[in-house]
Amino acid sequence: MEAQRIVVKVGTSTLLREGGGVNLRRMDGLARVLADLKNMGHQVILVSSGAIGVGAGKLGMKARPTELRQKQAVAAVGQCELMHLYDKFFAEYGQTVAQILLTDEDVDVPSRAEHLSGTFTALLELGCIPVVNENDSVSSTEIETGQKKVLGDNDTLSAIVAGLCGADLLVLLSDIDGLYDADPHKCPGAKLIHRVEAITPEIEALAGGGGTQWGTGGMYTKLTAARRAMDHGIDMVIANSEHLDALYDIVEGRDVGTRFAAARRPTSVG
Ligand SMILES: Nc1ncnc2c1ncn2[C@@H]1O[C@H](COP(=O)(O)OP(=O)(O)O)[C@@H](O)[C@H]1O
Ligand SMILES: N[C@@H](CCC(=O)OP(=O)(O)O)C(=O)O
Repeated sequence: MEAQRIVVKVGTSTLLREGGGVNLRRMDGLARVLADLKNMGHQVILVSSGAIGVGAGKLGMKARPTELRQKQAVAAVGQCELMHLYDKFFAEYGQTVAQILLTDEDVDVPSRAEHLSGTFTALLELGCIPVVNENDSVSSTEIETGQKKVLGDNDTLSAIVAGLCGADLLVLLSDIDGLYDADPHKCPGAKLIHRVEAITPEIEALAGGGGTQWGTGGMYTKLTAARRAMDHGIDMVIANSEHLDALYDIVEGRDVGTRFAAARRPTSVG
Protein backbone atom coordinates (compact mmCIF):
# COMPACT_ATOMS: atom_id res chain seq x y z
CA MET A 1 0.00 0.00 0.00
CA GLU A 2 1.18 3.54 -0.78
CA ALA A 3 2.38 5.63 2.16
CA GLN A 4 -0.12 8.26 3.17
CA ARG A 5 -0.05 11.45 5.19
CA ILE A 6 -2.83 11.00 7.75
CA VAL A 7 -4.33 13.52 10.17
CA VAL A 8 -6.20 11.90 13.08
CA LYS A 9 -8.36 14.01 15.41
CA VAL A 10 -9.51 12.81 18.82
CA GLY A 11 -12.27 14.56 20.74
CA THR A 12 -12.54 15.13 24.47
CA SER A 13 -15.24 12.46 24.74
CA THR A 14 -12.66 9.94 23.49
CA LEU A 15 -10.01 10.87 26.02
CA LEU A 16 -12.10 11.21 29.16
CA ARG A 17 -14.11 8.69 31.12
CA GLU A 18 -17.60 9.65 32.21
CA GLY A 19 -16.46 10.69 35.67
CA GLY A 20 -13.86 13.04 34.15
CA GLY A 21 -10.74 10.88 34.61
CA VAL A 22 -8.41 10.26 31.65
CA ASN A 23 -9.09 7.07 29.69
CA LEU A 24 -5.50 5.81 29.83
CA ARG A 25 -6.30 2.55 28.07
CA ARG A 26 -7.72 4.49 25.10
CA MET A 27 -4.73 6.86 24.98
CA ASP A 28 -2.33 3.94 25.10
CA GLY A 29 -4.25 2.14 22.33
CA LEU A 30 -4.25 5.26 20.19
CA ALA A 31 -0.50 5.71 20.61
CA ARG A 32 0.09 2.03 19.73
CA VAL A 33 -1.95 2.09 16.50
CA LEU A 34 -0.63 5.48 15.35
CA ALA A 35 2.96 4.38 16.06
CA ASP A 36 2.34 1.20 14.10
CA LEU A 37 0.87 3.11 11.14
CA LYS A 38 4.03 5.19 11.20
CA ASN A 39 6.14 2.03 11.24
CA MET A 40 4.19 0.96 8.14
CA GLY A 41 5.56 4.05 6.38
CA HIS A 42 2.68 6.46 6.84
CA GLN A 43 3.13 9.96 8.21
CA VAL A 44 0.87 10.78 11.14
CA ILE A 45 -0.34 14.06 12.64
CA LEU A 46 -2.56 13.93 15.75
CA VAL A 47 -5.00 16.75 16.51
CA SER A 48 -6.03 16.28 20.12
CA SER A 49 -8.71 18.01 22.13
CA GLY A 50 -8.90 17.48 25.85
CA ALA A 51 -6.88 20.33 27.38
CA ILE A 52 -9.88 21.74 29.25
CA GLY A 53 -11.38 18.36 30.12
CA VAL A 54 -8.10 16.84 31.31
CA GLY A 55 -7.26 20.04 33.21
CA ALA A 56 -10.67 20.06 34.88
CA GLY A 57 -10.19 16.43 35.91
CA LYS A 58 -6.70 17.10 37.26
CA LEU A 59 -8.01 20.04 39.28
CA GLY A 60 -10.83 17.92 40.72
CA MET A 61 -13.66 19.77 38.93
CA LYS A 62 -16.82 17.76 38.27
CA ALA A 63 -17.68 19.50 34.95
CA ARG A 64 -16.17 21.80 32.31
CA PRO A 65 -15.74 25.31 33.74
CA THR A 66 -17.98 27.91 32.11
CA GLU A 67 -16.16 31.19 32.78
CA LEU A 68 -13.70 32.09 29.99
CA ARG A 69 -10.68 32.95 32.15
CA GLN A 70 -11.19 29.74 34.12
CA LYS A 71 -11.37 27.67 30.95
CA GLN A 72 -8.15 29.28 29.72
CA ALA A 73 -6.40 28.62 33.02
CA VAL A 74 -7.68 25.04 33.18
CA ALA A 75 -6.51 24.46 29.59
CA ALA A 76 -2.98 25.47 30.59
CA VAL A 77 -2.99 22.73 33.23
CA GLY A 78 -4.64 20.16 30.97
CA GLN A 79 -2.45 20.76 27.89
CA CYS A 80 0.62 20.11 30.00
CA GLU A 81 -0.85 16.88 31.34
CA LEU A 82 -2.03 15.81 27.87
CA MET A 83 1.45 16.19 26.37
CA HIS A 84 3.02 14.44 29.35
CA LEU A 85 0.73 11.44 28.70
CA TYR A 86 1.22 11.45 24.92
CA ASP A 87 4.98 11.73 25.35
CA LYS A 88 4.95 8.77 27.73
CA PHE A 89 2.67 6.52 25.65
CA PHE A 90 4.24 7.29 22.28
CA ALA A 91 7.74 6.82 23.76
CA GLU A 92 6.66 3.28 24.79
CA TYR A 93 6.19 2.59 21.08
CA GLY A 94 9.43 4.27 20.02
CA GLN A 95 7.94 7.55 18.76
CA THR A 96 8.82 11.19 19.35
CA VAL A 97 5.97 13.67 19.69
CA ALA A 98 6.06 17.44 19.06
CA GLN A 99 3.54 19.94 20.41
CA ILE A 100 2.00 22.53 18.07
CA LEU A 101 -0.48 24.99 19.59
CA LEU A 102 -2.30 27.25 17.15
CA THR A 103 -4.34 30.44 17.13
CA ASP A 104 -6.46 31.91 14.32
CA GLU A 105 -3.71 34.18 13.06
CA ASP A 106 -1.34 31.23 12.59
CA VAL A 107 -3.54 29.72 9.90
CA ASP A 108 -5.22 32.90 8.67
CA VAL A 109 -2.21 35.09 7.85
CA PRO A 110 -0.64 33.62 4.69
CA SER A 111 3.01 34.18 5.71
CA ARG A 112 2.41 32.50 9.09
CA ALA A 113 0.51 29.63 7.49
CA GLU A 114 3.44 29.10 5.11
CA HIS A 115 5.90 28.91 8.01
CA LEU A 116 3.58 26.56 9.83
CA SER A 117 3.34 24.29 6.83
CA GLY A 118 7.16 24.25 6.71
CA THR A 119 7.31 23.33 10.40
CA PHE A 120 4.92 20.40 9.88
CA THR A 121 6.91 19.17 6.90
CA ALA A 122 10.20 19.41 8.82
CA LEU A 123 8.74 17.57 11.82
CA LEU A 124 7.44 14.78 9.61
CA GLU A 125 10.82 14.57 7.84
CA LEU A 126 12.43 14.25 11.28
CA GLY A 127 10.14 11.30 11.94
CA CYS A 128 8.09 13.03 14.66
CA ILE A 129 4.36 12.81 15.36
CA PRO A 130 3.07 16.39 15.70
CA VAL A 131 0.32 16.73 18.34
CA VAL A 132 -1.85 19.77 17.62
CA ASN A 133 -4.41 21.72 19.64
CA GLU A 134 -5.71 25.25 19.68
CA ASN A 135 -3.68 27.45 22.03
CA ASP A 136 -6.65 27.77 24.36
CA SER A 137 -4.86 29.70 27.10
CA VAL A 138 -4.03 32.62 24.80
CA SER A 139 -6.79 32.31 22.20
CA SER A 140 -10.42 32.53 23.20
CA THR A 141 -11.79 31.84 19.72
CA GLU A 142 -12.63 28.22 20.27
CA ILE A 143 -13.64 28.11 23.88
CA GLU A 144 -15.68 31.31 23.87
CA THR A 145 -18.96 30.39 22.23
CA GLY A 146 -20.49 32.70 19.67
CA GLN A 147 -17.23 34.40 18.67
CA LYS A 148 -15.93 31.94 16.12
CA LYS A 149 -13.43 33.15 13.55
CA VAL A 150 -11.23 30.87 11.48
CA LEU A 151 -10.56 27.91 13.77
CA GLY A 152 -13.59 27.68 16.04
CA ASP A 153 -13.15 24.07 17.16
CA ASN A 154 -10.79 21.15 16.79
CA ASP A 155 -12.87 19.41 14.11
CA THR A 156 -12.39 22.46 11.89
CA LEU A 157 -8.81 22.86 13.07
CA SER A 158 -8.02 19.30 11.99
CA ALA A 159 -9.41 19.97 8.50
CA ILE A 160 -7.32 23.17 8.26
CA VAL A 161 -4.22 21.27 9.36
CA ALA A 162 -4.99 18.51 6.85
CA GLY A 163 -5.23 21.11 4.06
CA LEU A 164 -2.09 22.91 5.20
CA CYS A 165 -0.09 19.68 5.26
CA GLY A 166 -1.45 18.30 2.00
CA ALA A 167 -2.79 15.25 3.85
CA ASP A 168 -4.26 12.26 2.02
CA LEU A 169 -6.78 11.43 4.72
CA LEU A 170 -8.45 13.00 7.76
CA VAL A 171 -9.95 10.75 10.44
CA LEU A 172 -12.16 12.13 13.23
CA LEU A 173 -12.36 9.68 16.12
CA SER A 174 -15.39 10.28 18.29
CA ASP A 175 -17.72 8.55 20.74
CA ILE A 176 -20.04 7.55 17.91
CA ASP A 177 -19.72 5.24 14.85
CA GLY A 178 -20.22 8.04 12.32
CA LEU A 179 -22.95 10.31 10.96
CA TYR A 180 -26.43 8.92 11.57
CA ASP A 181 -29.72 10.08 10.10
CA ALA A 182 -30.48 11.52 13.58
CA ASP A 183 -28.57 11.89 16.86
CA PRO A 184 -28.50 8.29 18.21
CA HIS A 185 -28.37 9.60 21.78
CA LYS A 186 -31.82 11.09 21.20
CA CYS A 187 -33.22 8.70 18.55
CA PRO A 188 -32.25 5.08 19.36
CA GLY A 189 -33.45 3.81 15.95
CA ALA A 190 -31.14 6.14 13.99
CA LYS A 191 -29.26 4.59 11.03
CA LEU A 192 -25.59 4.99 10.19
CA ILE A 193 -24.79 6.69 6.87
CA HIS A 194 -21.75 4.95 5.36
CA ARG A 195 -20.81 7.36 2.59
CA VAL A 196 -21.40 11.04 1.88
CA GLU A 197 -20.28 12.60 -1.42
CA ALA A 198 -21.48 16.18 -0.84
CA ILE A 199 -22.49 18.25 2.18
CA THR A 200 -26.01 19.13 1.06
CA PRO A 201 -28.59 21.01 3.17
CA GLU A 202 -30.28 17.62 3.74
CA ILE A 203 -27.06 16.22 5.24
CA GLU A 204 -26.56 19.37 7.31
CA ALA A 205 -30.06 19.05 8.71
CA LEU A 206 -29.11 15.68 10.29
CA ALA A 207 -26.41 17.13 12.52
CA GLY A 208 -27.05 17.83 16.17
CA GLY A 209 -24.84 19.11 18.99
CA GLY A 210 -22.44 17.30 21.34
CA GLY A 211 -23.43 14.11 23.13
CA THR A 212 -21.59 14.36 26.45
CA GLN A 213 -20.83 17.10 28.93
CA TRP A 214 -17.20 16.98 27.72
CA GLY A 215 -17.54 17.06 23.92
CA THR A 216 -18.23 20.47 22.36
CA GLY A 217 -19.08 20.65 18.67
CA GLY A 218 -21.22 17.58 18.00
CA MET A 219 -21.91 16.76 14.34
CA TYR A 220 -22.20 20.39 13.20
CA THR A 221 -18.48 21.00 13.45
CA LYS A 222 -17.68 17.59 11.97
CA LEU A 223 -19.67 18.47 8.85
CA THR A 224 -17.88 21.82 8.62
CA ALA A 225 -14.61 19.90 8.81
CA ALA A 226 -15.82 17.46 6.15
CA ARG A 227 -16.66 20.30 3.78
CA ARG A 228 -13.22 21.88 4.25
CA ALA A 229 -11.42 18.57 3.79
CA MET A 230 -13.43 17.70 0.68
CA ASP A 231 -12.74 21.18 -0.74
CA HIS A 232 -9.04 20.30 -0.46
CA GLY A 233 -9.65 16.95 -2.20
CA ILE A 234 -9.11 15.06 1.06
CA ASP A 235 -11.36 12.19 2.22
CA MET A 236 -12.61 12.46 5.79
CA VAL A 237 -13.82 9.55 7.91
CA ILE A 238 -15.76 9.75 11.18
CA ALA A 239 -15.26 6.59 13.24
CA ASN A 240 -15.68 5.32 16.77
CA SER A 241 -12.59 5.57 18.98
CA GLU A 242 -13.73 2.44 20.81
CA HIS A 243 -12.41 0.36 17.91
CA LEU A 244 -8.95 1.79 17.32
CA ASP A 245 -7.79 -1.16 15.20
CA ALA A 246 -10.34 0.01 12.63
CA LEU A 247 -7.81 2.73 11.78
CA TYR A 248 -5.89 0.11 9.76
CA ASP A 249 -9.01 -0.58 7.68
CA ILE A 250 -9.78 3.12 7.27
CA VAL A 251 -6.28 3.81 5.95
CA GLU A 252 -6.73 0.94 3.48
CA GLY A 253 -9.97 2.51 2.25
CA ARG A 254 -12.31 -0.14 3.70
CA ASP A 255 -15.82 0.77 4.81
CA VAL A 256 -15.70 1.92 8.45
CA GLY A 257 -17.87 4.64 9.99
CA THR A 258 -18.89 7.41 7.63
CA ARG A 259 -16.59 8.32 4.73
CA PHE A 260 -16.93 11.79 3.23
CA ALA A 261 -15.51 11.05 -0.18
CA ALA A 262 -13.75 13.94 -1.92
CA ALA A 263 -14.09 14.27 -5.68
CA ARG A 264 -10.38 14.85 -6.26
CA ARG A 265 -7.57 13.11 -4.42
CA PRO A 266 -4.13 14.62 -3.81
CA THR A 267 -1.06 12.53 -4.65
CA SER A 268 0.34 10.35 -1.88
CA VAL A 269 3.55 10.82 0.09
CA GLY A 270 6.72 9.20 -1.23
N1 LIG B 1 -26.69 12.97 13.17
C1 LIG B 1 -25.83 12.62 14.15
N2 LIG B 1 -25.11 11.47 14.02
C2 LIG B 1 -24.22 11.09 14.98
N3 LIG B 1 -23.98 11.80 16.12
C3 LIG B 1 -24.68 12.96 16.31
C4 LIG B 1 -25.61 13.42 15.33
N4 LIG B 1 -26.12 14.61 15.77
C5 LIG B 1 -25.53 14.87 16.95
N5 LIG B 1 -24.64 13.89 17.29
C6 LIG B 1 -23.87 13.87 18.53
O1 LIG B 1 -22.51 14.22 18.27
C7 LIG B 1 -21.72 13.60 19.30
C8 LIG B 1 -20.24 13.62 18.92
O2 LIG B 1 -19.75 14.94 18.98
P1 LIG B 1 -18.94 15.49 20.29
O3 LIG B 1 -19.73 15.19 21.55
O4 LIG B 1 -18.56 16.91 20.01
O5 LIG B 1 -17.68 14.53 20.32
P2 LIG B 1 -16.11 14.80 20.16
O6 LIG B 1 -15.64 15.15 21.53
O7 LIG B 1 -15.63 13.46 19.68
O8 LIG B 1 -15.88 15.90 19.15
C9 LIG B 1 -22.36 12.22 19.42
O9 LIG B 1 -22.11 11.63 20.66
C10 LIG B 1 -23.84 12.49 19.19
O10 LIG B 1 -24.58 12.57 20.38
N1 LIG C 1 -9.21 22.98 22.43
C1 LIG C 1 -10.20 22.39 23.34
C2 LIG C 1 -11.11 21.40 22.61
C3 LIG C 1 -12.24 21.99 21.84
C4 LIG C 1 -12.96 20.93 21.01
O1 LIG C 1 -13.15 21.08 19.80
O2 LIG C 1 -13.33 19.83 21.74
P1 LIG C 1 -13.99 18.48 21.11
O3 LIG C 1 -15.37 18.81 20.63
O4 LIG C 1 -13.98 17.54 22.24
O5 LIG C 1 -13.10 18.03 19.98
C5 LIG C 1 -9.49 21.57 24.42
O6 LIG C 1 -8.38 21.08 24.18
O7 LIG C 1 -10.08 21.39 25.49
